[in-house]
Parts: sequence; C-alpha cells; structure tokens
Amino acid sequence: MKNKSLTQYLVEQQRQEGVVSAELRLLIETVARACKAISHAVGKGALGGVLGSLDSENVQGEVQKKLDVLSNEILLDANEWGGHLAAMASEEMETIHLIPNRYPKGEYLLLFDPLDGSSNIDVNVSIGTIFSVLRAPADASGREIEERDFLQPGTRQVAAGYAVYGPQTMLVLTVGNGVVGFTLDRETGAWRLTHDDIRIPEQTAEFAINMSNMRHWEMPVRRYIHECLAGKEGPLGKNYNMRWVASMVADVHRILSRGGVFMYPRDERPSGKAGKLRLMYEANPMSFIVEQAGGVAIDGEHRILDIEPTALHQRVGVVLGSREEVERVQRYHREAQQN
Ligand SMILES: O=P(O)(O)OC[C@H]1O[C@](O)(COP(=O)(O)O)[C@@H](O)[C@@H]1O
Ligand SMILES: [Mg+2]
Ligand SMILES: [Mg+2]
Repeated sequence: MKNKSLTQYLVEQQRQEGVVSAELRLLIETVARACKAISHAVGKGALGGVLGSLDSENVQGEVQKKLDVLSNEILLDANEWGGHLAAMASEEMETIHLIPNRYPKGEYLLLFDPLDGSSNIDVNVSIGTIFSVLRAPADASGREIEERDFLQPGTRQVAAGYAVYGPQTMLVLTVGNGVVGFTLDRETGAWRLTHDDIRIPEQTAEFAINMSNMRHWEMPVRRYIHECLAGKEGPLGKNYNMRWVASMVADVHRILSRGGVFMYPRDERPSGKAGKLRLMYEANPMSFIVEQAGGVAIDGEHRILDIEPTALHQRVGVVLGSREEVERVQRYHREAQQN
C-alpha cells in the first residue's frame, strides 16, 4: 500500500482522533506547501541566485541571508489569504504581521523561524524551517491582534513542526497526538508518511553542543560534558560520541531518529542574553515535538513549555533529547543551585 499523504493523515486526526479542526488542518497544509516552495528554492542554490547575504540585519542584529528573507516572504504570502490566521510572527520580523483587511481572518496565530541554520546555507549543509501554532486568546476576538496575544507558554501550542532540507526533504509534525514524519516525494510533489509514531530512546551516548563556547558555560554544563568526555572510565561509565551540525533542525532531527542530547545552554557571557535560541520560534516548537516523542526539554532547571514568555524575540537556554540525560543535566543544575 502507498504511504499515507499528509492530507490523509490530517483528515484522520480530524475525524477519528478529534485533535485537529478543519481550519487547523488547512493551515498545516498551507505551511507544508510553503515549505515545499522553500525546499525548491534551497535546491536551486547558486543556479537560483538564492545564496549569499543581504545588507540588512534582523531584529537580533544578525546579518540576513537572501534565503532568510525569501523563506519569510514565502511563508507570509502562502498564509495571508487562507482565512485560518489572526496574525503571524517571525524570527526575521521585528513585530507581528497582521492579516491584511482584504482577507478573511481566522482564530490561529502562526510563528516561524523561516530558515533555521543560516550559517549552513552557503556550504550546502542541511537547513530547515520551524513553526508553531497557537490559538488567539478569546478576549482578542473583535479587536486587532497585539504582540501580547502571542506571549503564551508553549503548553498552549496546538501544533508544531519543522521541515528539514537535507538529502531528503522531510516534514516532522505534532498536533499533540505523537510525532510523525513525512518525506517529500520530489517526483509527485506529495508529502508521504514515512515515519510513524517517532519515539526518542530514553538513553543515549551522543551529545550535541558547540564546544567552542566551553569557556562561557555554567558549572553544571561543564560538569556534564566533562563526564561525557571522560568516557567509560568516567562517572557515566560509557563512551560518548559528539555531533554538531549547527542547524537546530538537523541536530534535533538526529535526536528524534536515534536519540541523544542537544544543548545550546545559556552561559555566563555578559551579553545578558539567556542563550542563543529563541523561545517562540525554536525552543517551544522543538520542545513540543520532543516531549510528544517521549523526550524532555528544559532551559537548565525548568521545563521549557512552562515558561511564560515576556517578549516575542526572547532567548532561552535549551537542553533537550533523551530523558535520562536531560534529567541528569537538570539534576546538576538543581544541585548547583543548592550549594
Ligand atoms: O553557530 P552556532 O553558535 O553553533 O549556533 C548554531 C545554532 O544557531 C542556529 O543556527 C540559529 O538559528 P538561525 O539560523 O535561525 O538564526 C541554530 O539552528 C543552531 O543550533
Ligand atoms: Mg533558527
Ligand atoms: Mg532563522
């Protein structure tokens, strides 16, 4: 039998499981269509003139790549007119994007990191798109959506997913009923269910962290990585392997595929920034997916999904992946606080 299509999966989630509304189904299909368009642009590379940087910076002061801006535009254009959304927010835009008055409005809020792993674009390494869906608060009906309407904890997400543009283009999705993965059939253009009920193994011997930041890490992170590096003779009693793609989508995708722990911890740099990754566009959607796959996601001490956001572009420390390892890192943080 042929693999199920994304539409078929979503219709089942709507009819049989009752976890997806018709509007949410159409919204997810629209996002998936946009990801397909981004995948095509990524695939053209230098032939499509999409590589390289622009002169502009985004709100976080990062130089924008052509593909950051192009992917942002593709997602905005695809999602503006469908009538499913009240507003959108993106890592690449300073403030929220309201649905223009000429289009019907819906009840959902869409947030995205249009192009994750920007430093890998020009070197032909896997990159991706991350998205998160919230419901607009009930008290927002009848008035214009404001930034504060987006500031909801990750537990309120009704769907989250990512597309990874690698050797294969895949879409990994949760609607709060487990995690599934679709592979883009490049000949027919269809998303086909290839990875049913993805589960992260509880134990692992593989970690992912940017080691060049070691001198800035807090003690609990140093302790954990030091123990991993000590291998079989150390306190953890096993030899660890290390991987760091530097595209969160690709690193998290590996963890969903074979387990592991991914860390971009907050550190002791005086920048006052709590880590590098963004809560609303990266940490929350990935944490929702990881938890739905049986893993754990924390900021060091606390569950990421419980964080009450205070700003749209807020950054957060991230430790996620296989349960036993993440809980060990959490224990080290708690012990450090008690001392
Ligand atoms: O270059 P570093 O410091 O290793 O950071 C890598 C991290 O930065 C990110 O690329 C940030 O995402 P953007 O490309 O969307 O800004 C993550 O995907 C990745 O985990
Ligand atoms: Mg990113
Ligand atoms: Mg990005």
